[in-house]
Amino acid sequence: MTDPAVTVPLVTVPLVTVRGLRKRYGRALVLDDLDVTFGAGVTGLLGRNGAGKTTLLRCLATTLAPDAGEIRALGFDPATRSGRSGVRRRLGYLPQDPGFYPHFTAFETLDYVAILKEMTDRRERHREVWRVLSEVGLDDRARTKVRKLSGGMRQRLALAQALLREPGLLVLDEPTVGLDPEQRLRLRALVSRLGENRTVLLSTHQTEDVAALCERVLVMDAGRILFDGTPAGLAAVATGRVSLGDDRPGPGSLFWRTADGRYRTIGEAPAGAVAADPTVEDGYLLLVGRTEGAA
Ligand SMILES: Nc1ncnc2c1ncn2[C@@H]1O[C@H](COP(=O)(O)OP(=O)(O)OP(=O)(O)O)[C@@H](O)[C@H]1O
Repeated sequence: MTDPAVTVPLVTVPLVTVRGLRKRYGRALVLDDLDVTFGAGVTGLLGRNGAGKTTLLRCLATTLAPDAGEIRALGFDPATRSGRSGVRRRLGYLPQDPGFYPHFTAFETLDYVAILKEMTDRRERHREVWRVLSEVGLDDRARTKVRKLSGGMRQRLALAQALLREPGLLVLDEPTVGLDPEQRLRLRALVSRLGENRTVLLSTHQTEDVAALCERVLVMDAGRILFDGTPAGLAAVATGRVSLGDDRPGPGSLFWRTADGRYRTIGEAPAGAVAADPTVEDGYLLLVGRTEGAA
């Protein structure tokens, strides 16, 4: 049988297509007729708490069934049993709460997931477990029990399990949470390399990670997509609306005192302030309307 994940040309064809995706929890509409496609590359999902990012990622990772709409991922339809299996075989998923067994070692944890991912050849499987341990810099903790790992190490273990079997689709829910600066940098390098020839979707609250890593960024709000473009395009939303000044701005605008003692304001510039270069974070804050009364 032909494997769609292998035969689809990576750059030109959307690898993941979402049409009219809708999800409710009780009365709350969490995904509101979402339409989006993803090709190869790294896409970042930004949005305030409760915007629907995890819900969208869970639908793509086949752990949650939408109420309406269609998904095609790597040529498979997760609404069908065989389609779900097809996606799961090619998916690397880092959920927000991976729920590891505390008494397993790091190695045993990955070996267990690799067995679930149908790696039946023991020698090949162990080689793959060592490979992903090394990718996330945990080789020296292979024999440490999960309960004895630090929070950041557990997060790296969670990432390692998502990397098993070189998935064609990587879905990472807040992958940089708890990582120290060195590990965050390492994750950026790893994820950007993976994104060269596969689809990587990651949700985050770290706008610097989006600016550094993602070629595309989606901003979600109340189950809809508010923005779809490049990080530079998102920063450009704030062009002319970020300023630096010596005087403390009045109430009602978002500002903070910078290291050099000046005031950086997002929104209407106070008198005497000069324009500053906007960042992805500025654009995001303006877009989701979080620039008033916060200071
Ligand atoms: N299992 C559930 N049952 C009921 N409501 C839920 C459930 N899971 C999520 N929700 C609600 O759905 C909405 C979207 O949640 P979701 O986790 O997708 O947001 P998010 O954008 O990932 O937020 P965060 O940045 O906090 O992780 C929230 O209002 C949340 O309370």
